[in-house]
Amino acid sequence: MADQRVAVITGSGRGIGKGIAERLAKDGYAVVIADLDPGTSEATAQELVSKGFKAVSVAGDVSKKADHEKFVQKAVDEFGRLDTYINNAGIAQIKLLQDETPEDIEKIFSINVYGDLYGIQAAAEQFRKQDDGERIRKIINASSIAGHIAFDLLGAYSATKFAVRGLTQASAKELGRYHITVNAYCPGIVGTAMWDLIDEKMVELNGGEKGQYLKQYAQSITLGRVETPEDVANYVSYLASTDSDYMTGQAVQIDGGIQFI
Ligand SMILES: NC(=O)c1ccc[n+]([C@@H]2O[C@H](COP(=O)([O-])OP(=O)(O)OC[C@H]3O[C@@H](n4cnc5c(N)ncnc54)[C@H](O)[C@@H]3O)[C@@H](O)[C@H]2O)c1
Repeated sequence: MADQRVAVITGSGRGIGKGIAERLAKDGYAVVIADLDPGTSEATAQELVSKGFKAVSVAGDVSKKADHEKFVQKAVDEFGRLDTYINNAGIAQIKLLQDETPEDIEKIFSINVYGDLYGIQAAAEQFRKQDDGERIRKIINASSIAGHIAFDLLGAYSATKFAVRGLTQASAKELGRYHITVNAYCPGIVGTAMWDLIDEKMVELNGGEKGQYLKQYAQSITLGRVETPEDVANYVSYLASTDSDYMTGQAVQIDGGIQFI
């Protein structure tokens, strides 16, 4: 069995996914930077390689089952195996539920929910092909604090993140016998392009000025500052390490103390 651990991280061209890729590379993982945007995924992979880490990029759309198979194949072709698959890619929509169109709903569920299911399927198939004995292999999904308590104006998004917790629990139960764990991380308010978009759309809907809503929501953070991708990555590093081998089916909030459940 190879000592080199290998991870695929979807949506890792920027934001939280990039933070996770950087951290796992520092932890000794070879990383596959998988993203819809070939420009950012290649730039992130190049940045990591220039720092002496093992990284490659692959472009694809998580809403397509075949693209997850491509991401897994890239890991196997480049690094020989797969240890950890991180379904990080996701999108937000800022709308009243009343205004959601069938196209909106189809799009957000295709990426945030079907995308995670296809990732679970592709990873589990590869894990079951590998002769890894009792070595624990890991699937890690991005849920959210909105996957525990729904947010207004983020109703469809919240529903997808609740669904991610459901997929995490059910797949953990089904895959445990194959020495595969499935857990989720639930970030709070992270200062990425996603929150820039949320803030911008809230200004359009409710009025006010740029940055106002991020500031307003940030007031609910006990630790008094907006979360960074590194804060999330510190926890995902644990989930991707052998230290979490006895944990499965969980969806922990890493949010600086916004919700206490
Ligand atoms: N930012 C937050 O406050 C926050 C909070 C809780 C949960 N999350 C979750 O964390 C994850 C990452 O969020 P982020 O803030 O880094 O977002 P982001 O928008 O900054 O980055 C998302 C990345 O995913 C990629 N992507 C989008 N659609 C894709 C698709 N169909 N196929 C492949 N890649 C695709 C984008 O190109 C981008 O690189 C998401 O699942 C999000 O829901 C974010």
